[in-house]
Amino acid sequence: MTASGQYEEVDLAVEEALALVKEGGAVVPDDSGTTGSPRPASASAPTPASAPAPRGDGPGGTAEHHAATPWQQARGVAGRAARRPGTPVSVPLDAALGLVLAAPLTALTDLPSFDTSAMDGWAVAGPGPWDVRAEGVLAGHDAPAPLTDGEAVPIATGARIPQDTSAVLRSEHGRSDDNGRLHATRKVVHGQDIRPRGQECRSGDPLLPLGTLVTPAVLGLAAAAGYDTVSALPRPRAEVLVLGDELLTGGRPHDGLIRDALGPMLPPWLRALGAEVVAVRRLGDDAQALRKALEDSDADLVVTTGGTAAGPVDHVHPILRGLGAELLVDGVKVRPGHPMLLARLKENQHLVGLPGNPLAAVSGLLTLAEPLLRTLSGRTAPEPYALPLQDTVHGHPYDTRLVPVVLREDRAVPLHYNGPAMLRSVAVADALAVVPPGGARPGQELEILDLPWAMAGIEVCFT
Ligand SMILES: Nc1nc2c(c(=O)[nH]1)N[C@H]1C(S)=C(S)[C@@H](COP(=O)(O)OP(=O)(O)OC[C@H]3O[C@@H](n4cnc5c(N)ncnc54)[C@H](O)[C@@H]3O)O[C@H]1N2
Ligand code: MOO
Repeated sequence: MTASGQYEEVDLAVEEALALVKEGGAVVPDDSGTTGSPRPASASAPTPASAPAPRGDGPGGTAEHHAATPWQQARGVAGRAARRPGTPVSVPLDAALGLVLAAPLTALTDLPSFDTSAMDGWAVAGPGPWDVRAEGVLAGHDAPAPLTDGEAVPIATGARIPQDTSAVLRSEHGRSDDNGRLHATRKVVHGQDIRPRGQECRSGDPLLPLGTLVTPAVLGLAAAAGYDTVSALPRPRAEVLVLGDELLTGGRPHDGLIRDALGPMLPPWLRALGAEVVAVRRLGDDAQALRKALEDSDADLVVTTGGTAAGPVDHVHPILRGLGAELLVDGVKVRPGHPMLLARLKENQHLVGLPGNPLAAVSGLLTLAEPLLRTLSGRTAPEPYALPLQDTVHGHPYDTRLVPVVLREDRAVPLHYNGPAMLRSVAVADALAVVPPGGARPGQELEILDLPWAMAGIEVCFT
């Protein structure tokens, strides 16, 4: 980093501190996504919002200035980075959850596919009282013999309606006299409690359009409509490369070593975002191992964690440069997570570099990986929505902040312990609130990003 770069970094810290003081908020280290405690206001002049952030080039690199991308713009770039989803494939229903339909779902049968009883009771023909047939009709059996006027037959919910039935009498609405004849205790309306064939759809009716996300309910509808497989877009393949010599995969932190929080967190989240996670590899801080892993990977998306900044073992930038990768986003004006990056490794292969701080990684996941995977998996963007904020949230002077919130009675309640290295808040959050530069006051409407764990980690077992 150059001397001038260092001065700009100092200015930014002053501006951040001043912004917090102006709002009457205390500067709490690691709880604001900013860089620390306030310095005297006389230390320097304000840095304009458009000033480029400095970045060293890593070990042995030359210093350069680069402009971080505004948060909304970064999401847009990520959404457009991948050119198209994969080629549609035929997928068995038990593997289709979370995929997107590549063809409309058209009914392969009438639903119901025969006239069926909606209730347990009797199928009756004509006005009562009725003589009752000895043998009843159960679901799953072939067509029963037709009824004649004045006749009834015991019937179960879901059983086929005998021909010439005029209504179904519920079991609680009929009584037998001493001669075994059936009487209705309620008025019987013609056709009552009969579900006619084709009531829900006729064979060939369109049920769901192309592009529908396969939810559990879609699986149920597809099965009911006669499907064993559906045509769907394949999951983009993602590989996770966890960087850092300091990471442990078990036990408690000790001797300067810490637990890897991202290895367990990212795969289910990526899956919830539509990806198939093909590998999670821990590479330490070995630059050559990173280079080889990137050269060898055939994943659609490589996600790295850590090593995005300019520390002595932050290898991501130099290795990307060495590989001739195209940096599409190099830093984002968002806190936490501002060193996040997006690169094109090959024509159809992208890399999202998530910062190592765990909440910063979540920020990068939702800012860059989510829009990229959305395009690759053919999903449509959720309708944006906003909610009023419950309490004041201090802002960064120039950057967007993403703050974990819980949603309570149509308000977003910001959570504490939201520093870049902390997961306590996001672990109980429903969503992230998008806080504009300068912060937000109670009642102010903020865009809300739902956290994508509706389907996280669901492994469907069919036995
Ligand atoms: N001189 C500057 N230093 C830093 C800046 C800056 O602007 N100038 N930005 C800071 C910010 S903000 C972030 S975020 C981090 C990003 O750093 P890296 O992406 O290079 O990540 P690391 O240095 O490897 O790690 C940062 C931090 O996170 C811990 N970590 C890493 N991986 C994991 C993991 N899998 N599970 C749990 N914790 C992890 C790591 O031990 C570090 O404490 O850079 C700042 N520095
Ligand atoms: O603000 Mo960093 O991106 O600590 O997380």
